[in-house]
Amino acid sequence: MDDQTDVARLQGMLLEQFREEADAEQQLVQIRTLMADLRKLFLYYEFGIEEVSTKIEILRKEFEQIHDYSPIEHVRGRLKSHESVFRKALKCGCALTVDSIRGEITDIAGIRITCSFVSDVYWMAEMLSKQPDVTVLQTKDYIAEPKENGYRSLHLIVQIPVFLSTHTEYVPVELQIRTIAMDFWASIEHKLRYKYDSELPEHLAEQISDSARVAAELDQRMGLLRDEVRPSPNGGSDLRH
Ligand SMILES: Nc1nc2c(ncn2[C@@H]2O[C@H](COP(=O)(O)OP(=O)(O)OP(=O)(O)O)[C@@H](O)[C@H]2O)c(=O)[nH]1
Ligand SMILES: Nc1ncnc2c1ncn2[C@@H]1O[C@H](COP(=O)(O)OP(=O)(O)OP(=O)(O)O)[C@@H](O)[C@H]1O
Repeated sequence: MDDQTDVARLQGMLLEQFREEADAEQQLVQIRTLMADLRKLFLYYEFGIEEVSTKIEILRKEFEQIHDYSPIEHVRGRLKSHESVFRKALKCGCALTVDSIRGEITDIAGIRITCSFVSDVYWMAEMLSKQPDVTVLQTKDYIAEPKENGYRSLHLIVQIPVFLSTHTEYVPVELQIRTIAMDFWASIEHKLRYKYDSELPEHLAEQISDSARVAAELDQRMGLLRDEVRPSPNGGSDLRH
């Protein structure tokens, strides 16, 4: 589907939603209200990203202090763009209302955590999941069961409370936790898919799927090396040597 078709469909959806408002002026007011409500909702999601990022930072610093190495290579939080939310709503047939969007699109707030080792990926997921104010709404383990194209990552949708002056908002945040090798692969695959508009030529699809196997093997080998220098039980780590 090209951009123009998308825009036309979006316009159609908005007009359909406000068809009761015969007056074009009134329709415009309704659309402006929807956009203002969405901006407010997005601010709550931004707070959600900040809260979970703080949790991740605390876990990282504490782990570093105990073991003298970081289980996290990098963290990237992102708020989905309005355009991307609308496109997704179009794709899943969800109505363009704040209630439907918040009910059906759970990746508006997202954080990607890149770890060195597969064991660190599961450690991060476990540490975050067991915090009392975190509710895990969904887990998709694409490491245990990779996607057909070879995509691997651990996905969690967690819900956290955001305490505001008048009420508490419960915000879903999509966590994508993966190793450097998984992230490298996903980044290249994403670029290729974008370039070929999701229709990868067969020889490239084969190569990307083969590269996924190599990346998985690299993770396995690195895991074995890590076991050689596993943090000692007294809390010190041999990785600093
Ligand atoms: N590069 C890459 N990223 C992927 C792939 N599959 C999933 N992702 C990422 O993970 C997100 C969520 O994917 P899923 O957990 O499969 O969720 P879904 O609801 O089935 O799929 P979406 O409609 O894409 O959100 C996507 O929006 C991408 O950011 C893949 O094959 N390649
Ligand atoms: N949970 C996440 N955390 C951090 N970055 C993310 C997350 N999900 C996607 N991204 C990145 O954010 C950018 C914008 O992604 P966007 O949300 O528009 O699309 P998408 O998640 O890839 O696809 P879709 O809308 O089909 O789910 C991309 O670079 C994507 O890799």
